[in-house]
Amino acid sequence: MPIFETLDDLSNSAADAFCKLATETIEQRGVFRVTLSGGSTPKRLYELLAKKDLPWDKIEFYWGDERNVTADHSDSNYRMVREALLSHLPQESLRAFPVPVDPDNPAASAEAYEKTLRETFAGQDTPTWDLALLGMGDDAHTASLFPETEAINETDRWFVENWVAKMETYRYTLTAPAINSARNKWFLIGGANKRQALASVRSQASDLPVALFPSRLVESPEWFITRDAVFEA
Ligand SMILES: O=C1O[C@H](COP(=O)(O)O)[C@@H](O)[C@H](O)[C@H]1O
Repeated sequence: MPIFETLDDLSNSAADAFCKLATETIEQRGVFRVTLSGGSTPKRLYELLAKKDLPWDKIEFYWGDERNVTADHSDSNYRMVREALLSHLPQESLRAFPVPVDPDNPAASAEAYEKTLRETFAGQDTPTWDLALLGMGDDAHTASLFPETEAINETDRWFVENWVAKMETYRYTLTAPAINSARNKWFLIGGANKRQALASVRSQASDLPVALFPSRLVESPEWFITRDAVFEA
């Protein structure tokens, strides 16, 4: 488990690893399909990727989770990725597939995205992402699979709306089977506010409600972690 001094170090390492994996995958399969995480942690990675020379017309971007807001809203995960990365890439070759959020109709929004994913991975039981980028909240949620919500038990659907009672809002999220099918699953975790949840996940021996989460849901993850998320200063 690589541990980095700063989020910038973590992001640089993840950017280099992303370029290597994308280049190798495109050589082998002609396309690189990545599902993105939102929130604050991956923003620096996306900014660094924007400066890389990659065959962007062969890289497809999808969203692993989204908030129930329109694309111009400051909470939108799509907006964050667009500002950090997509707006800096050649627009004519962009292959980005954001969640089509209608805040008044979460069920239809999730179904529409599920349809997009089923068309992309036609004939497959699960979506074989080349890379699933993931984060973790201080309550140990990953994507928008929050502890004690319905979506964490979903086994048939790939992408669902998920009512998060403590936030009184819907979120949209890939389900556990649709994350586990990824060939590579990278968790990017930074900040002292994640320390307790990360310790719980790593020890798998805590009685915290977040114990074993997200390791209960995500098989064979690779971790990119900052020092302050592990050790006290
Ligand atoms: O709400 C979300 O939270 C997690 C963690 O975000 P961070 O701001 O603590 O980095 C993120 O992975 C997820 O995609 C996002 O929607």
